[in-house]
Amino acid sequence: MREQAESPAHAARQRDASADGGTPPVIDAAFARWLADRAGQLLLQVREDMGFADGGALKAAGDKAAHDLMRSELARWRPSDAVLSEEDDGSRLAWPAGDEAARPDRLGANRVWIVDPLDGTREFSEQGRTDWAVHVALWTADCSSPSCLAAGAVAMPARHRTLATDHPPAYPPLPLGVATGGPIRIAASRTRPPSFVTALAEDIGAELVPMGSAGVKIAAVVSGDADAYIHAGGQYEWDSAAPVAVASATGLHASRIDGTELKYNQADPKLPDLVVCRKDLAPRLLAALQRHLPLT
Ligand SMILES: Nc1ncnc2c1ncn2[C@@H]1O[C@H](COP(=O)(O)O)[C@@H](OP(=O)(O)O)[C@H]1O
Ligand SMILES: [Mg+2]
Repeated sequence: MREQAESPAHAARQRDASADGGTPPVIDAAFARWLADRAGQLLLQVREDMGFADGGALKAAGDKAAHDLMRSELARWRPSDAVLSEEDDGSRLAWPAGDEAARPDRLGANRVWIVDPLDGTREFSEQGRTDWAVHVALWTADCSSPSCLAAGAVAMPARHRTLATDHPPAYPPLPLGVATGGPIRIAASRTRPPSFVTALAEDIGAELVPMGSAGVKIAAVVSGDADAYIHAGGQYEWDSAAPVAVASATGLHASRIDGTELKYNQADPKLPDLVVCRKDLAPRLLAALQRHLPLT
C-alpha cells in the first residue's frame, strides 16, 4: 500500500529525519545500541501520532518507519555492509544453492546487519503494552563462535531500556525461589505458545510466563525475571540474532532446542526454535526437551 504523504507515520519520519541524530559511535556494538534506540524513539512517535484505533495500520506504519530509518542509517554509516531485515522484499526466501543470479549479497559478505525493525508487532499495536522491541545484530564471517554474532542491541523503548553487547548486562542472580526448589519460570509466546511447552512445563514443574516479542522474552531471562525462553514452530534469524548476541555476551546458554548451535546468515533465514536459559538450567531443560521435542 502506498503511504499517504501526510500520514502520521510519514510525518513522524520527517521529524526524525530533520532531528539531529548526531554522528553515531564507531564501535559496532555501540552503533547497534544507537541504531536500535533511534528506531525505538521513532516507533514511540508513530504510536503517539496514530493512536490505537486502527491496529493494522499502526503495525504497518511502525514496521515501515523503523525499517526505513535503519536501512538509511546503515547505508549512510556502514555502506560496505550487507543487511538482512525482516521488512525487506523476499526476506523470508531461502536461497536455492546453485542459482547464482538469485544469490543475496549477504551470503558473500563479510559483515551483515541482521535487523528486526519491530519485534512483537502485535503488542506494539495494543495500547498499554510494553512488550515489543527493536533488534540490531551484526554477523561477521571472521569469527570464533558458531553464531558469528559480533554485536547486538535490543531496545525496548516503551520500557525505557536497551540491552546491548557494548556493555553486556551482568549475569542474572539465582532467584531465591528457584534456589529453594520453587518452579522454574519459562517465558513463552503470549499469542502462540508452542503446545509442547505446556507438557514440558508440567513435566518439570515449571510455570509459563506469557509475553510478546522474542527480544523481550530473552531480556526477561537476562534480567532474571524469567529463567528460560523456549520457542519452536517457526521464527526467522532476525527474531533472535540481537537478543541471542546479548544473552551470549551475558554468559547465558543459547541453542536450538535439540542442543545444537544457533547459526546466522544462512541460505535459509528460517531459524524455527531456540532455548535461552541460565547455564545451570541448561542440562535439565535440554534433557526435558529431548523427551518433549515437537515432531517436525
Ligand atoms: N510460528 C511462528 N512462525 C514465524 N514467526 C513466528 C512464529 N512464532 C513467533 N514468531 C515471531 O517471533 C516473534 C515473537 O513472537 P511472540 O511474540 O509470539 O513470541 C514475532 O516477530 P515479529 O513481531 O517481528 O513478527 C513473531 O512473528
Ligand atoms: Mg520478530
